[in-house]
Amino acid sequence: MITLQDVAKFYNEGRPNEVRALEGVNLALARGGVTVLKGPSGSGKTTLLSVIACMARPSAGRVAVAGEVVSSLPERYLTELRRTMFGFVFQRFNLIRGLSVLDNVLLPSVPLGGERGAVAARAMARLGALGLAEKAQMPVEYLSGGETQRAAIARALINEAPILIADEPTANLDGHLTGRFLEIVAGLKAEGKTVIMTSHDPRIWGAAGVDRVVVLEDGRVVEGGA
Ligand SMILES: Nc1ncnc2c1ncn2[C@@H]1O[C@H](COP(=O)(O)OP(=O)(O)OP(=O)(O)O)[C@@H](O)[C@H]1O
Repeated sequence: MITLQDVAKFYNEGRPNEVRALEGVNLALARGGVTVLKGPSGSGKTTLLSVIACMARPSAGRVAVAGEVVSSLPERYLTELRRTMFGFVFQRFNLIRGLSVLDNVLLPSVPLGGERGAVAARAMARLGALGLAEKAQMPVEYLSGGETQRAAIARALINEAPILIADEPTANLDGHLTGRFLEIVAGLKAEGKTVIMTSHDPRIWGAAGVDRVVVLEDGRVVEGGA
């Protein structure tokens, strides 16, 4: 469902401070799989995740999502594609303080419109499945770390995007909550979602539900490539 052909990403291209963050990356990620991007700090994991999720344009090469070549699409199409195809869970979760859990979950659905009652019902169903139904009206700043993460996952899923993107999703979680996160990922996989995440966490690399570990070094895929 996602293919990368000879993808490169350079920052500050042609300047003395040029960084070759990705080079010669070939990958084909199947629909419904759980993939982890692993590698030393600075190896290009976040950059690769951004290119896959159409948040960063490759400097060279071709990226296709669900059969559509996205690497050359104009920005206005990419914005739409990001909203409909991808849900994002960031390391710091990026929830908006002062807003309730439910309002945070609903935020990404606003630009897509849709009947508000139906969207709210979907949000509540997802919060319920993640054990957060009773916290729906609570301001997010009162949530615990694990609850915050689950709220971020509910928000990432509100538009029913088929692909969940997560950057170091367990970096701020203890062992128990990491286990809980892996159960949630297994549930998403059973729903047919594709999950792509970066992780430094050995508990994630070896987890039962993880189908593939792609190892990066100096911007190149050295293991688990196409
Ligand atoms: N916006 C940017 N401008 C210039 N260089 C950048 C930018 N973003 C990333 N880089 C550089 O690109 C390289 C790859 O960075 P990236 O964040 O993708 O690595 P990473 O493997 O995710 O690292 P970490 O595990 O530390 O998060 C690094 O050398 C980094 O300094």
